[in-house]
Amino acid sequence: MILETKNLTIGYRKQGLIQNLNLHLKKGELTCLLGPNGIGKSTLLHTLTGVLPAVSGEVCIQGQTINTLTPRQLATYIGMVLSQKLTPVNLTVFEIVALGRTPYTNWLGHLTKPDRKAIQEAMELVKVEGFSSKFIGELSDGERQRVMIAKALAQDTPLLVLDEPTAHLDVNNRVNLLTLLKTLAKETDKAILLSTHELEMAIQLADFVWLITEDRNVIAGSAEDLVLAGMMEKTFKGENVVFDNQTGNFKIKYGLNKQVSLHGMGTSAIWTRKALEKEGFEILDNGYCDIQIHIGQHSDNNWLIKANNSEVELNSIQELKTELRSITQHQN
Ligand SMILES: Nc1ncnc2c1ncn2[C@@H]1O[C@H](COP(=O)(O)OP(=O)(O)OP(=O)(O)O)[C@@H](O)[C@H]1O
Repeated sequence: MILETKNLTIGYRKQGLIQNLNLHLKKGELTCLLGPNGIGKSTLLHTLTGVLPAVSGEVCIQGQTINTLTPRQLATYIGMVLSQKLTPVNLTVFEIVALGRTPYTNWLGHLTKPDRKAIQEAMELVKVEGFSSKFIGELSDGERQRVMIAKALAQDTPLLVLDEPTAHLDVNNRVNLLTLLKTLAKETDKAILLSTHELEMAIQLADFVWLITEDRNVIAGSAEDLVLAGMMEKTFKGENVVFDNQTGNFKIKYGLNKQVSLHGMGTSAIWTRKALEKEGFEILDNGYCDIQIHIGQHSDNNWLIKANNSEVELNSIQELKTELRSITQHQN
């Protein structure tokens, strides 16, 4: 066990925000902390890393209570990557990553051979060694985020904590970063804890999940168990969006006020269904409605509408939508 909390209550100015937490993190595992905006994710991460004092209870890292450790000692246990872009722009990638060695260097910051080796290895692990002499201000958000992770890796700690590391990244970089962190947890045997709003990706990648629910409880378990228990659906229920327990994706709630029946299978049927729901149609899979849509009569990109005793053949979803609008206008 790398980290353990004992009856931990977190909050501000002695006011409990989340009470009595008994959580743990294991080595080699990527744990994702999930929860709606403003629920207490950053507060929890800051308390676990000693940035914020606990209201009550304890945080133990490898059996040591964190408030018995000096900041320098604590820095040998926990590496933290914060979400804010506070990095000074006039330092090079190497200099930033070297800051990770601060807990081990003397007061002059002299880098020994093992320090240089740790810096090089950390840069290689996240693939930033190619631009080690570039200024941090010259990098993209994705590259800068990898450098900050290299700095935390150079710190050589059993625990790595990251607050929303995927914020500001495009979908490719988000997936790459989360995959990298999962691989790092396995390869370096660290415990990695990160907060994220990337629910769908977290479900696919996390070894373990901590979910802060709306009533401010933390439920810990495997992502799949939390989905099956309906906790994701309940926690992330919005006025216009719903978490789909079957697919693990969010679905926009459309006002469905008309009906069609859909006949056909395959990818065309899936995307036809999405387009129809967006148009406000409830889709009946079985049985026949006044408006019927048959897919792939002559090819995959072919739709046949049967309505009002007539048939119209169409060659794209756009054409299908236009035809349906005209039919339903006449019906109203
Ligand atoms: N320094 C502070 N003093 C007092 N209350 C605070 C402070 N920082 C945050 N809070 C409050 O604590 C609650 C939890 O905030 P926190 O930032 O931990 O949420 P979060 O889950 O990380 O949110 P988000 O997903 O929006 O980043 C919020 O109600 C917030 O207003």
